[in-house]
Amino acid sequence: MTDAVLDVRGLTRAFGGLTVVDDVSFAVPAGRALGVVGPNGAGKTTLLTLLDGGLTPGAGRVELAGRDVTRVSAARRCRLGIGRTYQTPRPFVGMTVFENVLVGAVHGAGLRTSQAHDAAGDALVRTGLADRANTPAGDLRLLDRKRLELARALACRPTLLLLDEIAGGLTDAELPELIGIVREVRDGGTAVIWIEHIVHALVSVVDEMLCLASGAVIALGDPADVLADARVREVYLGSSVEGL
Ligand SMILES: Nc1ncnc2c1ncn2[C@@H]1O[C@H](COP(=O)(O)OP(=O)(O)OP(=O)(O)O)[C@@H](O)[C@H]1O
Repeated sequence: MTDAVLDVRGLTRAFGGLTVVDDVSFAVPAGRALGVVGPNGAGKTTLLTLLDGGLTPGAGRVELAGRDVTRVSAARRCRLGIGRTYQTPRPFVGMTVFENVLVGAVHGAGLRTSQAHDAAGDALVRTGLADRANTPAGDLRLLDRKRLELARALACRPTLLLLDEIAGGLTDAELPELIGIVREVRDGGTAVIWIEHIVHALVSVVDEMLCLASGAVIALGDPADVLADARVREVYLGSSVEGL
């Protein structure tokens, strides 16, 4: 047991004969952000899904604030403080922004009505969406859809926030706004794990970086050191990763 918000030891998962997450270990303390990089198919999203409880590992252990949650369901992990955004946000397009976030607070975090309203309102303010609260989610432009995805996760009042390519598709002009929100969440004491292909966005926020290749950790530590690592550069050869 450690004082980390998240402590992962030896996490392993195979699909059929293919091991897609292979003996992965790391820890993230409160108020720190870990960036996760790696080529397509490296196992990044699968790793996140092992952390949020959507998948169970074949081996290894996941501890949240010192508690073993390896076999705990996704719904329960959400109530214990794990919030997540998805690569492809699927908001309820016919519902307003506020209603979408409220659903996260009620069904995700299991908050009662008045608490859920407070949490949803707070999440909209933190993500800069308060003035769009009554807009149908289907009318939002991409940056606001990303904000909504973050707000939905924040309404669960997470101690651990998992971000799956939240910056994908944004313009260079839009990125700083999203980065600023993530930085404030981290500075507010939440542990953050952020998978992102736009490496310069990651580097501006994260305290540590982890590179996965074929499911295994090939580098972990200071972001500049990880990006300079010969093995990391080798797995990215020929790919078009922004900022590497
Ligand atoms: N449910 C599944 N069943 C079988 N194979 C799967 C399943 N989910 C993922 N995989 C395989 O596991 C490997 C890792 O996939 P994963 O989506 O975790 O990679 P990734 O690093 O997130 O990739 P990307 O950067 O393209 O999103 C891939 O080979 C993928 O095809």
